[in-house]
Amino acid sequence: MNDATILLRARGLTMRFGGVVALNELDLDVQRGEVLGLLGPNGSGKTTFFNVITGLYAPSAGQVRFADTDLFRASPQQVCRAGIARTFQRSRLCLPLSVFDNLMLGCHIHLDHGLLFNLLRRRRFEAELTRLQRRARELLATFSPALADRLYQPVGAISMIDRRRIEVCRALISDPRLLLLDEPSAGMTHDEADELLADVLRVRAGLGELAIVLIEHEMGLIERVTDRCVVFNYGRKICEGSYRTIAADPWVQEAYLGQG
Ligand SMILES: Nc1ncnc2c1ncn2[C@@H]1O[C@H](COP(=O)(O)OP(=O)(O)OP(=O)(O)O)[C@@H](O)[C@H]1O
Repeated sequence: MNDATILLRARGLTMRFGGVVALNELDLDVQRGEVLGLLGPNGSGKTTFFNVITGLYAPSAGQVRFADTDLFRASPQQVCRAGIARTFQRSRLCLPLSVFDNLMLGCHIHLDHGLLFNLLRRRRFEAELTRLQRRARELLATFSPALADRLYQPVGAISMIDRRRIEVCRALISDPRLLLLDEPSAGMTHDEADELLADVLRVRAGLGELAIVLIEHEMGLIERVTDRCVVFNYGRKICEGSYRTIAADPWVQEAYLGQG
């Protein structure tokens, strides 16, 4: 892989929880602008990889480089500032808050919260608020125009599928260069999952070089949307390549495709 095209580079990444080695000297690259599928059985370390990259867990050893920034043991704030955003397997929305407030949580790190700014620079504050409201509506409308009309309703009143869309929008509103999606289709029908991923790819087309790492168990979805795949087992990478390459792997055939 050409060094200039690599956005995220993990080397020897290891995460131990007591005696459990969740990531075991993992080497993994994400290229600029690619959609990378991350597969592996339950407990193979996929979510731990996301948690380590986004600063929720401090890795035991290894290196993590994102573009020109060293992100080894970086804080979640540093990771977000560097341009990485994510969604979670279980919904992390704040249900009593409005859709708009939840989206703002996704970019609060880029906002000026200074009391003086907010009190004294009213014009700039209002201009910034208007810009963010427009951006929030725009993003939501890409997924569902009806959802964009519910910008000021509490998330608790919104359907589960729309909550998933809001979570993806909350990650996208910070204009990341890398988006980590942890099983975005969980709890959805095949058609809903297809639609959600198609919407994500449509938004991505307007965002230049956004790379996506997608944890997903549904092989059809992986085949349709990924450029490349990596398969984990016991915290190690056991194969990688195009969907066709990994689908030809005997282990993947047995574990995922019911063959072998
Ligand atoms: N906070 C934690 N404390 C202790 N062990 C953990 C913690 N987080 C993950 N693990 C362990 O690390 C291993 C990898 O878990 P992880 O959640 O990353 O797997 P996964 O591939 O994402 O699985 P799934 O598909 O079920 O989400 C598992 O053995 C899990 O029990």
